[in-house]
Amino acid sequence: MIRFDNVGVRYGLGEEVLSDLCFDIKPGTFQYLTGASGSGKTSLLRLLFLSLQPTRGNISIFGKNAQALDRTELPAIRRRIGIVFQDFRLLDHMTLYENVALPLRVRGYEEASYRRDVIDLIKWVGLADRIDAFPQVLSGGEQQRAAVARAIIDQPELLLADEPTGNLDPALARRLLRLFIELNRSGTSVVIATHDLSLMEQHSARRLVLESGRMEVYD
Ligand SMILES: Nc1ncnc2c1ncn2[C@@H]1O[C@H](COP(=O)(O)OP(=O)(O)OP(=O)(O)O)[C@@H](O)[C@H]1O
Repeated sequence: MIRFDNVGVRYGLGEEVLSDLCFDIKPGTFQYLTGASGSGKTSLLRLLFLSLQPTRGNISIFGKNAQALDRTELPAIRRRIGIVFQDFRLLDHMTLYENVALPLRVRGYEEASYRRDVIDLIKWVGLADRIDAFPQVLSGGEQQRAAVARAIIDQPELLLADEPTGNLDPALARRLLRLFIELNRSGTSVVIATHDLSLMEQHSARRLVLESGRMEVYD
């Protein structure tokens, strides 16, 4: 599904922040992306979401060469990927319900066909009483759960999540982890960037570990 061959990234004229990355992500797999702060996890997620171009090497994603993609092809590829950004990126002028439903609306589905699913997922992430609230009045943890719900509502083929449990207490973190595991069981490949050792201990999975810009893979 995704293949990195000798991928390197530098910002501007600086040193490479990622070097010689060679790994793949197979359909239906679950992996953690881990490493110290500044080791390049967010940069790697940006490569996977095609919002950052490598400075060398090749990335193949859903069978296409990422560097050769036409701008017009990007939206269709991104629709196959759900992403939870570290800063959530909810849309301020939309309610929680509207934010979570957005990927389905963009696809042109009728609201009647998804309303129940959106409400059920919002309940599952524990935000039923905030369903009509706007993002500005939500706490960091509530925004994080809303961002997770939006990323998974459309059952993407690939889910990328940047520290998705960073603002949550342990019980909520466990609940979200269960959600990611269920999503994975239904076929989505999951990549969770995290520092959270206790999260990784709860569900053992492949680890992609970044250190000094290089990756070690522990299957
Ligand atoms: N837009 C940018 N311009 C210049 N340097 C950048 C940029 N984004 C990231 N970097 C640098 O690249 C390196 C990797 O950063 P990145 O955010 O990918 O790491 P991270 O592992 O996600 O960190 P954290 O866990 O703290 O979020 C850091 O040295 C950072 O300063």
